[in-house]
Amino acid sequence: MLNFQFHNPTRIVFGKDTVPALDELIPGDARVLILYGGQSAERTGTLAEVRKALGDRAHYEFGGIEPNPSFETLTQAVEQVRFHNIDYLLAVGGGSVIDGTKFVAAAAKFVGDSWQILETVGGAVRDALPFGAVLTLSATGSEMNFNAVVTRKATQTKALFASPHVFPQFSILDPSKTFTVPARQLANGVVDAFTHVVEQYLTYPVDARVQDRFAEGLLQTLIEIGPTVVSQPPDYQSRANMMWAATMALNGLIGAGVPQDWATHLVGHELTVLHGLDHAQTLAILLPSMLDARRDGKRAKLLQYAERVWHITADSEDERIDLAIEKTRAFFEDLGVKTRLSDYGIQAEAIDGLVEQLGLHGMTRLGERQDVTLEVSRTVLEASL
Ligand SMILES: NC(=O)c1ccc[n+]([C@@H]2O[C@H](COP(=O)([O-])OP(=O)(O)OC[C@H]3O[C@@H](n4cnc5c(N)ncnc54)[C@H](O)[C@@H]3O)[C@@H](O)[C@H]2O)c1
Repeated sequence: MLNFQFHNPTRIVFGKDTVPALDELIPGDARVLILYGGQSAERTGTLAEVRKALGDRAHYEFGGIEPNPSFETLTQAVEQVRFHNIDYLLAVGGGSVIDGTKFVAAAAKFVGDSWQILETVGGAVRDALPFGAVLTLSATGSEMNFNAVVTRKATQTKALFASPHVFPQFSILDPSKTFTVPARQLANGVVDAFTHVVEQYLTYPVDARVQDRFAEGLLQTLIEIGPTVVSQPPDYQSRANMMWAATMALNGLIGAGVPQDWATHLVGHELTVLHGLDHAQTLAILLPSMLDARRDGKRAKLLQYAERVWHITADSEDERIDLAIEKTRAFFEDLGVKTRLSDYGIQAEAIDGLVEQLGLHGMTRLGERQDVTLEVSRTVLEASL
């Protein structure tokens, strides 16, 4: 096992009808800015519940944080924070709103051009406003981690930052809040959480048995509940398991002391900025080809994945790996998430532009061994057509 430190200060308040707990979680004298996305938080009544729970606290609202939150929109939120002298933020939404709130929390305390937060991958963050979250969609794990992804529309850059200053102080996880999530986003959530686990698990062995078995448990849970999560009518228990699995998939626990990959995510970001695909759609397209193209470096873990997650034990090593990758692709397809670039109208001519963007963004040595060069990314994209 590799050396590690593990620290996660986010309080999780999990279960039905937990929004009123905001009253105990947020200081009584706080000046609160509620941040949310489109109209779903209003339409579903969640915002009304939040307003009620805040009681007499001075509170303001900032709506319109888009999926894949933009630097441009978030900068307007920072202005609101300064204008109203806000000292506490509350994100109500999915990963995009929570990531956006992390940026606003850091940018509000930042001196200078706040894009440096992204340019330094969070290294320049010295302080941030405190914030909490009411999660309405299970997928990213943002509710219990210190990562955020922000898009600068002007330069078509989707960039990540991480800083211990932007852990949420608390997150309210009420699985029934996901009952209104459309099927496409539910399926996206399963694919996103699944891929988060794979990025931390499917690298090379370091004899990290606890992390491996936690990861395998999460993958098996997602395979088991995925079809029920996307079906109607909503089922509370499968949504509860989904919510906790997605949170555990990226809260630092399974990634402590193990090598991590993330090439699928980083190549996927270019697909989102250039072609507008949902984050999880990019993962469903790239993950199977990424595993296939890198089967030699990942061989031992691919065989472990085949055996322990998909129960594949017969035939040659390469046949077992082929079948495990095939089952991964079929799992995504069965959830309704297409796994080929051509399914989204993206053809071979687009690949040069994608590889060029990767180069521009410095994505030239990715993966757990830093051996995913631009040539490897090109091979993966070509195999994903
Ligand atoms: N911070 C991290 O660790 C991390 C990890 C992975 C991905 N991300 C980022 O998170 C973003 C994606 O977040 P996401 O997958 O949670 O989706 P999202 O937050 O973008 O939401 C997707 C859509 O679902 C809608 N929605 C949310 N809750 C709803 C509800 N209860 N009912 C009806 N509609 C609802 C939103 O309005 C939006 O239109 C991407 O930008 C991605 O890059 C962050």
